[in-house]
Amino acid sequence: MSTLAKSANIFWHECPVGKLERQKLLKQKGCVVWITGLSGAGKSTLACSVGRELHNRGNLAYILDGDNLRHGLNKDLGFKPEDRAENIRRVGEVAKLFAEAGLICIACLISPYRRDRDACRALLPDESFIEVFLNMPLEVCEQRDAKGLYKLAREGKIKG
Ligand SMILES: Nc1ncnc2c1ncn2[C@@H]1O[C@H](COP(=O)(O)OS(=O)(=O)O)[C@@H](OP(=O)(O)O)[C@H]1O
Ligand SMILES: Nc1ncnc2c1ncn2[C@@H]1O[C@H](COP(=O)(O)OP(=O)(O)O)[C@@H](O)[C@H]1O
Repeated sequence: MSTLAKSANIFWHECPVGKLERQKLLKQKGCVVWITGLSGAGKSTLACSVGRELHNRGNLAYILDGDNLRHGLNKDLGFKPEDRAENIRRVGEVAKLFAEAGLICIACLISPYRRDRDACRALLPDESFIEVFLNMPLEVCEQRDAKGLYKLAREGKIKG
């Protein structure tokens, strides 16, 4: 899928309330915490724990979970490398919007390719993108196999 811009004659419209004012209102700085790791590594679990803790502390956070987004925004995408790249590109753009809105955005996606994650990081100031690699061994993830995906993959029933 091409990510080249196809629109011409478009202009940026600056709005009167900016990021700094929103940060002041919310008493926090918007940022993106990007959790990457294998299926079953514990990304969603970690995102939910951190999200709950932030909420309890009075911080506004929102989770962008790869699994959930594939029910809507990304329902047209599969798991070929180019589909994963587009999936991650879209989520990176949404995460950037959330961060600019002043939220602590926790994105949890497999996001296996460094270049795709780097492209998301490049959308934000350096200190506003925090990447967390949930380094769980494949054997542990496969043993958990909470969704039965590893079994299906071993049987050749799913690809990618
Ligand atoms: N190859 C393949 N076939 C079928 N299903 C798969 C496949 N790969 C991933 N999944 C499931 O999709 C969930 C979301 O994946 P992601 O969007 O995070 O993947 S990616 O970032 O685009 O690589 C992912 O969620 P998690 O298990 O929470 O990681 C899986 O449930
Ligand atoms: N720290 C942990 N220790 C043991 N099991 C865990 C841990 N974190 C998650 N799990 C379990 O592993 C499975 C996969 O977790 P999940 O958060 O859905 O992973 P992912 O989002 O990376 O696919 C779930 O059954 C979950 O309860």
